[in-house]
Amino acid sequence: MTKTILRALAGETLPTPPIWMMRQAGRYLPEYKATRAQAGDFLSLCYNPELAAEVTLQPIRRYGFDAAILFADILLLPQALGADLWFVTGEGPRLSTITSEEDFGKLKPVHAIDDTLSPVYETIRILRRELPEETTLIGFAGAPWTVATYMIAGRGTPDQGPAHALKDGNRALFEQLLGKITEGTIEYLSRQIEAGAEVVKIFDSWAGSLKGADFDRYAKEPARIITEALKRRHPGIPVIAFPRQAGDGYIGFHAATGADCVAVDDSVSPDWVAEHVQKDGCVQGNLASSHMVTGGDALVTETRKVVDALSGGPHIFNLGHGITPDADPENVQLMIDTIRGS
Ligand SMILES: Cc1c2[nH]c(c1CCC(=O)O)Cc1[nH]c(c(CCC(=O)O)c1C)Cc1[nH]c(c(CCC(=O)O)c1C)Cc1[nH]c(c(C)c1CCC(=O)O)C2
Repeated sequence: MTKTILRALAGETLPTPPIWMMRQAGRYLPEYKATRAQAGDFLSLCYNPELAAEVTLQPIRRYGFDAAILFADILLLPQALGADLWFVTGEGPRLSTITSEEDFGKLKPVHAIDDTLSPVYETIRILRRELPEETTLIGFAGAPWTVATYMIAGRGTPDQGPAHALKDGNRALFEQLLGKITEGTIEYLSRQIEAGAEVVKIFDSWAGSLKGADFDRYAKEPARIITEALKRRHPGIPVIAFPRQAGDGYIGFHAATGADCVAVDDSVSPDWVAEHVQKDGCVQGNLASSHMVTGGDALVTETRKVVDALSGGPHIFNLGHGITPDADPENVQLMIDTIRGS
């Protein structure tokens, strides 16, 4: 097994951590903006296998990252389940909302998702042909809670208020919705693996707003169910879980879910991660993405801090969250040079 990401996911401590970045294909790159303009809009780009593969490859060509992440979005699954989805420029996603049994009843059955999502599987097949042989292809989906927050509110929300309101006001409906997303996610990720994804990542961007027993039931438990089902169907498939802003909730997340790697955001220090999370397995993270905007000595110092703190165990270098559109592409190169020592 030569691919560095797969070695780290198998628990190997490498002299230099493999590197990739969340949102590495994105608006900070002029070549991304050009291809997106060619596609017309963001969703047309996601559903155009040739162009989606092209933007996935752009950061690999420019930087030689150790992994490519499929270009798609976590909100394609709700769309495939029958939600209306559109993006408002400068504001973000909008969806039809689910707040009643009637709304829920209008969703399509889980097996219908491939009608919408087959172009995504085609993107993966193209990428497996075109990626350099040392580059690992990561597929992904949103975690059920995070996807539910968008399906319930119809948009991104600062505190996930509408989703908490449904959870507390009609727990049966909330759990039915979460169950359906969980089932859909298993099918969606299985298809991605069959098409050629070598690793899958589950993005729980809003896990941090689940507290106490809710965190166990709606962040840990769905991640465990998805991981177990995928590993049963696809023995050995590595899973990365990202319960963003989980804080103390990161402790024990490997064991509770069966994930091979826990990705951490930058609200926790790398020293804390080494002591409390990496002792259980591979970790991924966690340089603050703001350094990709500000650069300079601070970028170099903080990058070294992350590398050094996590050098005693399996580690995949990443940012704590996605790179932002105002990032300077040269700062990304500086980060990589700092890690690889060139
Ligand atoms: C919550 C969430 C979404 N999408 C995603 C998450 C979870 C991770 C996270 O917390 O960031 C995940 C995602 N979105 C995208 C990817 C592709 C792979 C990658 O490069 O990481 C991945 C893994 C492309 C994208 N998804 C989106 C863009 C920007 C679209 C554009 O080109 O205008 C990209 C490159 C749009 C998107 N998609 C979503 C939002 C809230 C937005 C608008 C915010 C924004 O504009 O940055 C939903």
